[in-house]
Amino acid sequence: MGKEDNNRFGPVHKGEGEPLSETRRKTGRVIAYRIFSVSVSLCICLIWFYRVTVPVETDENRTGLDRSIWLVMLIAEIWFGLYWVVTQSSRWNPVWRFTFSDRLSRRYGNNLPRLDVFVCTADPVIEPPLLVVNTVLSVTALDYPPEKLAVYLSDDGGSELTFYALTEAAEFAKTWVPFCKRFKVEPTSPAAYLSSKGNGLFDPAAEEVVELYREMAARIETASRLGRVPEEARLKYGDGFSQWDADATRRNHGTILQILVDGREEDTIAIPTLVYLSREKRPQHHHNFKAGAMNALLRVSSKITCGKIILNLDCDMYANNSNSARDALCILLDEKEGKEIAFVQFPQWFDNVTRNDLYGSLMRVGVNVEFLGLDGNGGPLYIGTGCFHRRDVICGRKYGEEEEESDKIQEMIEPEMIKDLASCTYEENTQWGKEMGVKYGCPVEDVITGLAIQCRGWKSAFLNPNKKAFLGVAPTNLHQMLVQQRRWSEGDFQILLSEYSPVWYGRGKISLGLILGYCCYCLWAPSSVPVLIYSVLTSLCLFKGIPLFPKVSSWWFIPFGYVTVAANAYSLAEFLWCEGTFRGWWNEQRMWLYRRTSSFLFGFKDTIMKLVGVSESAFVITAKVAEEEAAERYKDEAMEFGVESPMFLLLGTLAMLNLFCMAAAVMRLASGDGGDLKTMGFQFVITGILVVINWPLYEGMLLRKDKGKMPMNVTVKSVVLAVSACTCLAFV
Ligand SMILES: O=c1ccn([C@@H]2O[C@H](COP(=O)(O)OP(=O)(O)O[C@H]3O[C@H](CO)[C@@H](O)[C@H](O)[C@H]3O)[C@@H](O)[C@H]2O)c(=O)[nH]1
Ligand SMILES: [Mn+2]
Repeated sequence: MGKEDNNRFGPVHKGEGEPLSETRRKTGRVIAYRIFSVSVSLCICLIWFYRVTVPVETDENRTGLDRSIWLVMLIAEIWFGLYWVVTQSSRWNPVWRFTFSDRLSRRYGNNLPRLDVFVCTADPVIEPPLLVVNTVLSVTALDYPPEKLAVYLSDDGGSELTFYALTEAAEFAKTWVPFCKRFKVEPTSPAAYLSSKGNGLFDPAAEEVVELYREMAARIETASRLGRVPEEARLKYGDGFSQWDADATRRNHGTILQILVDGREEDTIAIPTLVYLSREKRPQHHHNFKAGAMNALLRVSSKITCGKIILNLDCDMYANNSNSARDALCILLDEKEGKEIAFVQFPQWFDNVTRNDLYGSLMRVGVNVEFLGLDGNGGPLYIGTGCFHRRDVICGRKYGEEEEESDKIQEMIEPEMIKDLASCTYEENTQWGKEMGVKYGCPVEDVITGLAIQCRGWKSAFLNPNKKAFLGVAPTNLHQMLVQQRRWSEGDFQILLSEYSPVWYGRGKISLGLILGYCCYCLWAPSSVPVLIYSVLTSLCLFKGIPLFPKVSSWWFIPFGYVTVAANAYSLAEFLWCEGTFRGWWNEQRMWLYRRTSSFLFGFKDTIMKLVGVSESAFVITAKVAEEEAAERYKDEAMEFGVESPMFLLLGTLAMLNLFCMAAAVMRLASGDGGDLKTMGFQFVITGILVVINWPLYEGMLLRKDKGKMPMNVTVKSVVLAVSACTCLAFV
């Protein structure tokens, strides 16, 4: 390592005035949107006005019950209106960022800052070791000087199988990394590279590498299946394996730290440093889930390679674009704006999503619209994976404070001494998890950490290159999706109520637009209540023959009609711009409803329970593999139920309730009461749409025979509940 190398990274060729990155705005489009947005806002006000003044036409025979129902509708409509205003913040001022990594290469050559990549895994069963090492291998082959790159795998599963897989990967990397560089292989995850090639022909060099990969994959999979590490590996990597005590379990074991490839040993190496870490776990110490793992990694890596830049990846997010690190540096090293940017977030994108994205996993609009808007207001949220941080900022440095000078490799410290940094007790009486590192105590540790960074004066940036930087595994069944969304909605709502609330804590520290931007997500959980009430009331009142909306022939119908049609037409257009399909949009509308009436409602309940001290929040890890038949159904875009869950019971009951109400109203129509259509036309439309959108649920409850159908138990309970609700109501 030469002396200059130890200096802070600085341009090799100075004086080229061209910026490394650029932000652009599209003024015309934004103005058109603002006009549209104002028109919708006006109609929302008209709707409120209608509710408050209660036009005479429907006022004749009102009972006390009718009046209270109208009051509830008014409250819900006020909520929807205000929430709509909040969401406008993310569409008011979008920016697009572009990077010029060729300029970066010209200016800096290989004189780039050290980059430490943190990959987190937590369970060798639902996060199979082969998947994890593919992610690791994909980043080792990033287009980055190997002597400046280090990959750390944090294993909260404390699994010998995962460690074994990593030792195999360390061997294979010696072939894989040079191969990728020589042939400019993309994507650099061997599994993804193989499947992108299909059965196509490779040249002989590729054949050989692929064969090696297949052999390695087979060994790892066999070991995982048998739950046993091969003896040869145990002997060869005795240093590592001997760190597992005989009685070690995943919740109870000492720190295991093994440097498998050590970039400090030689001046130039062909492959990046590779480190395995499983922090100490003891039953009496809370481990703080992923946040705890990240902080242990921050400390341990600071004594090994101490990269100035940190990339955080979940174990399923492989690098799909080997230029991403350089793209991120174009932002962070940009002479003009780079200094104020703390982190660069890439979108969470997935490679296992089917054409019409049945569960709305991609959040197309979130990625292609809302995050650009957040960026325009000060920067996107930190969403936990695919994010490049500055080490000293995530460790607590405020904006404006002196940056630490060193980007040099650490003096050699014995691994035994470093291990202490990952012990359970290390953080006692320190600021870790509070003012330092990733914050503890929140199910979305990433979002609250990003918010705190922005409140210390930093901005962040969102980069979404055409060639997606990282690709992960999206949940492949409804239950997993709902559980994940429940955790997110709970976490975001907790942030709103916490001392770091964007509203109270953020005021004056971040822009109003960004406060509102955070609120869009923080209000997910409470927004479940008005959606639930509104949809249930509309159907039940249709059942009872109580009109809730103006007659279709009345002038007052215009604002209702306009808001409904305009908002949906716009949302469809937005979805299609984001390269979605019509059915994809329809699926997303369904998920919009399901997330609100199950995940968010439970997230709301969980938060309240936690507030009153009844329960603790947990982190339910999302499975990354599906059983074979289920995987087939996922490919066919058939909605997967299969398990008994209170969330399904709720969805099932609501769906049945809608169906019964609709059926009763249609029967009344058929028996000659045509007046209903005039007074309750809009209610017919809303309930009708709810019924149509629930089709996969009815199918799953009543028609399907496969294993993915709704469990009988849930179906029966839902029907009973819905029938009893209707019966009670009929007699009120
Ligand atoms: O105790 C734990 C629990 C989880 N993880 C890791 O955290 C990552 C995310 O977990 P996952 O189950 O995949 O959750 P997702 O909902 O997909 O994750 C998103 O949301 C989380 C917050 O809810 C963030 O932490 C993630 O980065 C973000 O990708 C995975 O790599 C896990 O291995 C740990 O390291 N330790
Ligand atoms: Mn995940």
